[in-house]
Amino acid sequence: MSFFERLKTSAPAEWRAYTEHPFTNGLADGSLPETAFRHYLVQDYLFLIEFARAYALAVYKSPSLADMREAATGLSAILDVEMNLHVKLCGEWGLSASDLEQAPPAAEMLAYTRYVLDAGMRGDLLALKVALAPCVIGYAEIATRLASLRHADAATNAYRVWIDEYAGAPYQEVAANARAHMEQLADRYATPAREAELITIFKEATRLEADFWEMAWRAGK
Ligand SMILES: Cc1ncc(CN)c(N)n1
Repeated sequence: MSFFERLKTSAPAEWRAYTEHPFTNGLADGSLPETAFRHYLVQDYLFLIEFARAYALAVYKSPSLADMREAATGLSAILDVEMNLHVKLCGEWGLSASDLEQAPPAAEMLAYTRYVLDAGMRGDLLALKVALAPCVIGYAEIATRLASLRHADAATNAYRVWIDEYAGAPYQEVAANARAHMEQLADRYATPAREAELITIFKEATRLEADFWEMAWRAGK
């Protein structure tokens, strides 16, 4: 079993609560209230700014030049690609990039990003990549599932653009590379003695991902 599969099978309830959260199903069938999606996107923009810092930390924590390049590619995927989706979608509601940057941060966004940054500051590159895994690899898995659901109204679903972005080849490639790199790091640095510590980090980050959906889901009620 791969390292990532071992992480997932050590946190089945957390992984399910995250990847099958009602928010995701609301995206798939278009039933998600717009207020929930809007709250999510604004907080996610702030989240991505903090995650860009986490990738910059990964550059600093990189033992080799190849690790550094991989982290720099992840950083660029956030700053140069993923954030543009948020700016585009929020622009349709009249929100500018600077409006997004100035939005008050939600406790769930702060808790999650601080947890990941702290795991990376205290630990090595592998610990940081494990903390980042639910984010980057999880969204690829979620979007692939949502895209395969093929609801009858797929063509008119306002959230189709979000699903297509994360189910599309460029994001799937980013996630596949992140996964392959984490497997490589695990071969180099994961020992049986460390496995429990790494599983704890993965579980906690996954739980914080589910809390992030829940925060936005509540905003739609
Ligand atoms: C909260 C969250 N988790 C994951 C992703 C995908 N990079 C995201 N944009 N936002």
